[in-house]
Amino acid sequence: MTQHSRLHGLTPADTANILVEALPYVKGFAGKTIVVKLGGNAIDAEVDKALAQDVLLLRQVGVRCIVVHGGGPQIDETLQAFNIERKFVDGLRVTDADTLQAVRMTLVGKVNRDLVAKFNVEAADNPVAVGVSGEDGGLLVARQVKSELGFVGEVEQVRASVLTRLLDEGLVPVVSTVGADRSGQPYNINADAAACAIAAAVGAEKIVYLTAAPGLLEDPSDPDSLIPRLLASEAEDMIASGKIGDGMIPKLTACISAVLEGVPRAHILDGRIAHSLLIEMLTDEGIGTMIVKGGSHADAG
Ligand SMILES: Nc1ncnc2c1ncn2[C@@H]1O[C@H](COP(=O)(O)OP(=O)(O)O)[C@@H](O)[C@H]1O
Ligand SMILES: CC(=O)N[C@@H](CCC(=O)OP(=O)(O)O)C(=O)O
Repeated sequence: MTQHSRLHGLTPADTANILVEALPYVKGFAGKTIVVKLGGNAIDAEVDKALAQDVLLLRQVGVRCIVVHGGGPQIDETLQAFNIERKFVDGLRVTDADTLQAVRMTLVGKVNRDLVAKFNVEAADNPVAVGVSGEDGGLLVARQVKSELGFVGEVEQVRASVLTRLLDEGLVPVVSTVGADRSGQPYNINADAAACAIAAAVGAEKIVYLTAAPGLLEDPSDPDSLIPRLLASEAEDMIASGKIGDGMIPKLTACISAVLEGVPRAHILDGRIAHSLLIEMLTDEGIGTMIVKGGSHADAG
């Protein structure tokens, strides 16, 4: 049985057990910050609810959680509705002025709102999730990547205090990754890269990418070819080998940057599995793929 199938089909009792079992493990993260990036392909009503429960449990034991979300497929739907052509180069969406408006409308106006609403339903009478766009409080200062991509930005600066002030108040920031340059021009920033920049800027203990794959696969067509642990240098070699396809390139690149910029561990987990965040944190062997900066694989555990 694969790791993936073994974890499917959790009953409410399983969920309760996971939450209880997780407590002693996650207490070790009290006072520390973790960044969780939810990919657009992993967004789904049932797993969003489980993610909200996980994040709220972590918050309750003092873990400072920042959620960063994507929304690639959701942007595609908006573009289709407006008859705007969709084009990607190296995993990045070519973003003209009309596409930029569709991106902003979808990420900030829809995906972010829906997630905040779901988190706050789970939080019941203590609704702690707060939506933040990269434009709010000047959180993500962006600059153009290259003119051929149009309004695609990279992060020039993260104003981390926008997030740390919210965390200090016990709130859970839910970030959409539209930033702006100093003239106020908005930019579409890849959510994997933005999450990495945020994790480095806030000094996160961990960054966790929740996506629609079991983790990093040696062979993208074989779900049993999961690579459990990887050094940043090995991840660089994998990208250079050309084995990594589509959306996984920005994700793996972001994991490498995060660990090189001081985040101790980066994880790629299956966001389609309910509670994968807590399951990773409560098992010694972990699930998905963990990327660390260096040393030996034995150190990486
Ligand atoms: N080596 C690989 N291992 C795992 N997934 C891969 C690999 N190469 C390509 N992929 C594809 O990349 C996808 C993740 O990219 P994407 O869908 O853009 O993620 P997200 O929406 O989470 O940002 C996976 O679902 C998978 O189809
Ligand atoms: C520049 C760029 O490509 N931006 C992404 C932003 C959303 C994103 O990254 O969403 P996922 O995490 O679901 O892939 C886009 O337009 O699709």
